[in-house]
Amino acid sequence: MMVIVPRIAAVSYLNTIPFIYGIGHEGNLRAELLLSPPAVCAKNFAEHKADIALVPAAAVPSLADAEIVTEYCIGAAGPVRTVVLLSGEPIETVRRVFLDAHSLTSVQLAGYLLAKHWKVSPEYYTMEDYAQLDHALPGDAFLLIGDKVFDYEGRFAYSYDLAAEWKKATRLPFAFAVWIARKGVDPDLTEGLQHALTFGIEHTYEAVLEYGFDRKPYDAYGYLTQNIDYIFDNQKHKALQKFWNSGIKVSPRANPG
Ligand SMILES: C=C(O[C@@H]1C=C(C(=O)O)C=C[C@H]1O)C(=O)O
Repeated sequence: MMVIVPRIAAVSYLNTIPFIYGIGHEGNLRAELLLSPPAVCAKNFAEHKADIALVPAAAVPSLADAEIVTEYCIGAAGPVRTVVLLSGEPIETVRRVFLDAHSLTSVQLAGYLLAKHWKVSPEYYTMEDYAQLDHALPGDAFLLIGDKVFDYEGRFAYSYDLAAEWKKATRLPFAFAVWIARKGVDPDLTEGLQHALTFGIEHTYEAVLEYGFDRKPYDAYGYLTQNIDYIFDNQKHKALQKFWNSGIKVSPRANPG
């Protein structure tokens, strides 16, 4: 008998380790995992390399054959710590913003907050090479996401946490990434995923140990349990509706170098 192994795409950041742990340890779900930065997860789903994926929330409206599944997400109800705008000066005086090429959601969230909350209209550029952060000119700011943010904490005079700023602006929590499945996927599979994710979140500490994050200079367990909020509740759904409906679309230019 031929067994079809489902392929699941997920983000390769510290904040997904409870999910990865659950998928690896919860008995029933045998799946092949494709781990990559967020923007590549959306691409893997769009190109049919996976039928289930954890994708940036900003990509969901453009994925026609996708539906949101499971009660989980990568979200935050206060400061998220790993999605920040860094600058040597206050954000109101920024003229160029360099955007982490790994991100889809945070790029649009930065665009939303700069336009609506801070009411500035800087020029936007993509940032593929993080060496750019060492060559800031006056008026420059950088959007950085994921674990690498820990290495830059305290290195810029100004750091704006985008989940905290979104909350200030809207009174709502936020969801950066959500689980989607291609319409028509076997419901046993999405149910199995839901169980695996629950198991993983209940074993966050074991996940930290298994993947060696207890040996990092930062408190990985504190970050996963206090900054990240995995529950995709009504408030986060409402936040995404507002975010999707805002009509703001940042199209960064190539980096001028
Ligand atoms: C909170 C985070 O959210 C990530 C940010 C994303 C984006 O900007 O497109 C996508 C997935 C999330 O995993 C993070 O990883 O730091």
